[in-house]
Amino acid sequence: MTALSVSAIQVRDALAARDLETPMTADVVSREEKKEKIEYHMREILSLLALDLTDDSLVETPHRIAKMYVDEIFSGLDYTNFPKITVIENKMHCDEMVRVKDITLTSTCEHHLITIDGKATVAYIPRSKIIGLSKINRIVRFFSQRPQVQERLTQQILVALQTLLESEDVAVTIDATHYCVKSRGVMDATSVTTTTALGGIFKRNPATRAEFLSGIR
Ligand SMILES: Nc1nc2c(ncn2[C@@H]2O[C@H](COP(=O)(O)OP(=O)(O)OP(=O)(O)O)[C@@H](O)[C@H]2O)c(=O)[nH]1
Ligand SMILES: [Zn+2]
Repeated sequence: MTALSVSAIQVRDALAARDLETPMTADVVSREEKKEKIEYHMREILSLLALDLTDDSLVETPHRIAKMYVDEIFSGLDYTNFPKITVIENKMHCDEMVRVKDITLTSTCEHHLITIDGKATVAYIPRSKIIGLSKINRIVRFFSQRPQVQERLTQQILVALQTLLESEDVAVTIDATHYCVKSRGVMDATSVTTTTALGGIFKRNPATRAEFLSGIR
């Protein structure tokens, strides 16, 4: 087992304290064992759908799906994959908003296990700490790589950044298309869902909130 980083532990504990952690049971199965078992069960599922798994195009599909779940689209369930975070002292005394717009966001709906495709915008007001810009994208990506509901994803990104920056002054908004709405069920191809999570001054001050949301949509 790889040891968790200090950042990963801080973020995990902060989410648990706010009841924002993804519902999970104790993770006792190794990565390799997970892949083997998922591959076995995917073979069962695809066989029940009467797919011929001896066909050369399908033969590797159970193995591909197992690898994709554990190493890619659900890798954010494992805090050993939490990104390395670089936070520096705000020696330049920057006190105006830092906003990263249009962060690519691809997640998976936890109700149907199909794609959520969207964009996130994240901002914070630097206080004592400044975070490496790419780390914001990496945090969005980490929590996106879980089965999700958009509301929880938005809150998890907010609390992770608040914890790492040691400041409440963080804001997150996500616009996303849910393929469970688009490609099945109600089959709505045009609706987009917006969720927003605001902390500290973004919640208290309408002008700060307006500056954050300006020009995003
Ligand atoms: N609040 C929220 N709901 C979501 C999200 N992703 C999917 N859902 C909804 O979860 C609900 C699950 O409803 P159910 O009635 O149990 O499932 P269903 O029979 O497949 O529903 P339909 O999608 O309406 O066909 C649906 O309304 C989905 O649109 C999300 O991120 N947030
Ligand atoms: Zn869904």
